Amino acid sequence: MQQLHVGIMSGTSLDGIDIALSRFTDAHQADCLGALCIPFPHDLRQQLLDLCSPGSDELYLAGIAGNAWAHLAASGVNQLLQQHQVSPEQVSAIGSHGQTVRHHPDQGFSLQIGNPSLLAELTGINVIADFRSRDLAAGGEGAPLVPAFHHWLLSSDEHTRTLVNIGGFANLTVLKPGQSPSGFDSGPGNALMDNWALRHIGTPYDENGSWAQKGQVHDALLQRMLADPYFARTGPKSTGREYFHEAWLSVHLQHVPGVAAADVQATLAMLTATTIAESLQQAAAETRELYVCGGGARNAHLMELLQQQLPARQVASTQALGVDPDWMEAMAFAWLAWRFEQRLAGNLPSVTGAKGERILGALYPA
Ligand SMILES: Nc1ncnc2c1ncn2[C@@H]1O[C@H](COP(=O)(O)OP(=O)(O)OP(=O)(O)O)[C@@H](O)[C@H]1O
Ligand SMILES: CC(=O)N[C@H]1[C@@H]2OC[C@@H](O2)[C@@H](O)[C@@H]1O[C@H](C)C(=O)O
Repeated sequence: MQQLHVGIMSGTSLDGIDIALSRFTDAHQADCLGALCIPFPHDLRQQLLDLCSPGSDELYLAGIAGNAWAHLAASGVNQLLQQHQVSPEQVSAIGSHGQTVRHHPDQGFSLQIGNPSLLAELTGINVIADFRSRDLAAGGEGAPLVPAFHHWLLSSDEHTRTLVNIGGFANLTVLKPGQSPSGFDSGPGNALMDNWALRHIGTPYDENGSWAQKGQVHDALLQRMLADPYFARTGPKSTGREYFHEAWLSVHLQHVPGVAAADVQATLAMLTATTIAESLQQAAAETRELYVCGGGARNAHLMELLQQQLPARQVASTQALGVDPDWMEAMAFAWLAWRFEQRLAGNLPSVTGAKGERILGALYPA
């Protein structure tokens, strides 16, 4: 019988739930046999978004939203398995990230909701969940976790390879031959741009960055934002909506009044590109290639800005390495489930800053 793993990731963009049916081999191979994204219904997206910042009756709402998330994720898993004529018995485990609603590494916790017990009940498959807590308990950031999968799958003996995932936030992985990998969140990816686009042009994101492309980068605004101390910190570091949110942008805009909405969008796109490029220069000046995954790889304007900021490097999608940029993160959580089953570490202390390697996750048997 094939030992398959399903990975589920719903990231900080809150666009939907990514699900990947994957197979791993001891020869460091990973195949994605099928994948799909189930978009969040409007009301659930709003509930999850509300839970990302302080509000009233949060515990009750988190219970309700966590169950709704598990129902949606289970329907996606069942649909994916049917599409590929795979029975639940052929799937060894689901690695479910859940939905981050709070990330406070400074306080030693990161909270993902998504009722793993209900997911196990609805799919009839073992679920491994709560991947970040053990790394945090060992003094780590609990994020980013995907660099460990990048390291396992994509390390090269010959040259430095760098990857960036551009989701709601952006995280970098640096793989140097013979050295411990490094990786950290460089800062906002699409989250601030998405908020601004929804508010001003009424779309959930700026398709291909075409609105940003029409605007002019406002240098004073850009420099103000770049002066945020988060960007000067070196890794390990991780961030999220708790820090880079609409109010963060509003404070900067108050100091630079009268910037046209399209110019703000252009400046936010430049902020994402610049902070990724500067992080790369600082962590891996020698690298020739940057591979991009996550939804940001579909933003042609952002990709162009990245290439402009890194003229001596080749900027390409992770497709060039044989991994579909849309499914990298979901595959990483399938891989983390596989690691858990083998009682192998899922974290990289050189990335998260944890005291040591740890087995990540907890099992919710079918
Ligand atoms: N055609 C496109 N043009 C521009 N942006 C796009 C396009 N397609 C997707 N995106 C961006 O990608 C985002 C979704 O990316 P992704 O699914 O990688 O994020 P995520 O997994 O939720 O986030 P994270 O990795 O931070 O947890 C969308 O919110 C949007 O900003
Ligand atoms: C706390 C949390 O959910 N963080 C996400 C987020 O989205 C991108 C970046 O910020 C990364 O740190 C992380 O996700 C990926 C899957 C990770 O852990 O590697």
